[in-house]
Amino acid sequence: MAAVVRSVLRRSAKEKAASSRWWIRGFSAEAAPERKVTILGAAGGIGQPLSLLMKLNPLVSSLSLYDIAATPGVAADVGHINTRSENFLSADDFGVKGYVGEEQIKEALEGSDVVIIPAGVPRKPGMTRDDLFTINAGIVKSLIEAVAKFSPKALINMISNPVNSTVPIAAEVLKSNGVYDEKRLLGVTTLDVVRAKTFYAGKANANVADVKVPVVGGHAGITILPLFSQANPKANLSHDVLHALTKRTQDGGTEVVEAKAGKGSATLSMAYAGALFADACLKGLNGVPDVVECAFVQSNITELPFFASKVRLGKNGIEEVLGLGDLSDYEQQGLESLKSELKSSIDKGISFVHKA
Ligand SMILES: NC(=O)c1ccc[n+]([C@@H]2O[C@H](COP(=O)([O-])OP(=O)(O)OC[C@H]3O[C@@H](n4cnc5c(N)ncnc54)[C@H](O)[C@@H]3O)[C@@H](O)[C@H]2O)c1
Ligand SMILES: O=C(O)C[C@H](O)C(=O)O
Repeated sequence: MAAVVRSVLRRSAKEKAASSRWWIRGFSAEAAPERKVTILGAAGGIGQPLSLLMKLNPLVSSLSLYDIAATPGVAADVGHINTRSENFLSADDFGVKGYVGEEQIKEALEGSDVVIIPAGVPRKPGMTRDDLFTINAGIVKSLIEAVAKFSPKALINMISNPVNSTVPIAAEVLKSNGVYDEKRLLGVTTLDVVRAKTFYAGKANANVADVKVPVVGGHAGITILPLFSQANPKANLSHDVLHALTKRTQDGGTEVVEAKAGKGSATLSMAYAGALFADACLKGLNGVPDVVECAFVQSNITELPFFASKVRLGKNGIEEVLGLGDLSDYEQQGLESLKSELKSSIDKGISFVHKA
């Protein structure tokens, strides 16, 4: 058993190094700057595997795990893993510390370079992401108030749904606190990209590790717009196949919610996607060149104030929001159709902060 685990770890490390996506390019972990990553909602379905994956990332020197319950256990568990952060902290916390409840959020957040937020309720079958707004909007608002006070310079990776509204909520709360920097607020849409790559690789008969597919728009239903016309490697797929791939990417979250039958939504694939995205943010902060990922950010590439597209990440967060490139007629139609839904989700987030 141990030999199998070792061989899986060896293989995945090789693959990661080969694709340059995970481990840092250009310098070793020992030479990497100290970086504190904080996870708000760390004891949840996403939070726990995400905590594990961030503990495995050599770019992380200190991992802060915050939730309203259960984080001491998660921190004690993850803290015994002998990866990098042990080198940088005391013999008591091994680089990982759990914080519970509002009275500990200050300490949890102070000095954070990246704050990842998967706090909030997940969907059950029959619900839309917007149905989560009533509960999650308030959770996100209060957590961002704390970020604004205690780690205003951190890069925020927003996972909590509905992302199309929680990112605008976060922006308004940061503005009200006088600390908004649009370069530092990013809605995590990486799972849409992960799905688009996986589904495309199956149809295009391509090695999934080599596939690239941008996904733009937002993170709910038709607002998720995969641009298969820009996929690499190229494949000659029929309109029907491209339509089916688009639908499957848009409905990927619902596919998992239904399969889990009341036990939540995507957690493991989301933890993977969240870890990839946070790794890209850390690489950008550390000055690694040409780190480009899709994310839902403040944008002027369409008439909408927030939009997901490729962004270049750097030492200050978002260095550049990249344009959409050439779209097929089908994608152009998809773009026009998503705008009104995305606009109303954005507006709903903004007005929530000003009404509250
Ligand atoms: N962006 C994406 O692609 C994506 C993908 C999957 C899930 N999600 C969203 O992520 C969120 C979390 O999903 P999950 O499956 O981990 O849910 P979960 O219920 O398993 O975990 C949520 C965690 O948040 C914690 N929490 C609640 N209120 C909190 C607060 N005020 N402060 C700190 N922590 C708090 C809970 O205690 C719990 O541990 C959901 O909103 C879900 O829809 C987003
Ligand atoms: O679908 C959900 O509710 C969770 C998440 O947004 C996903 O895409 O899996």
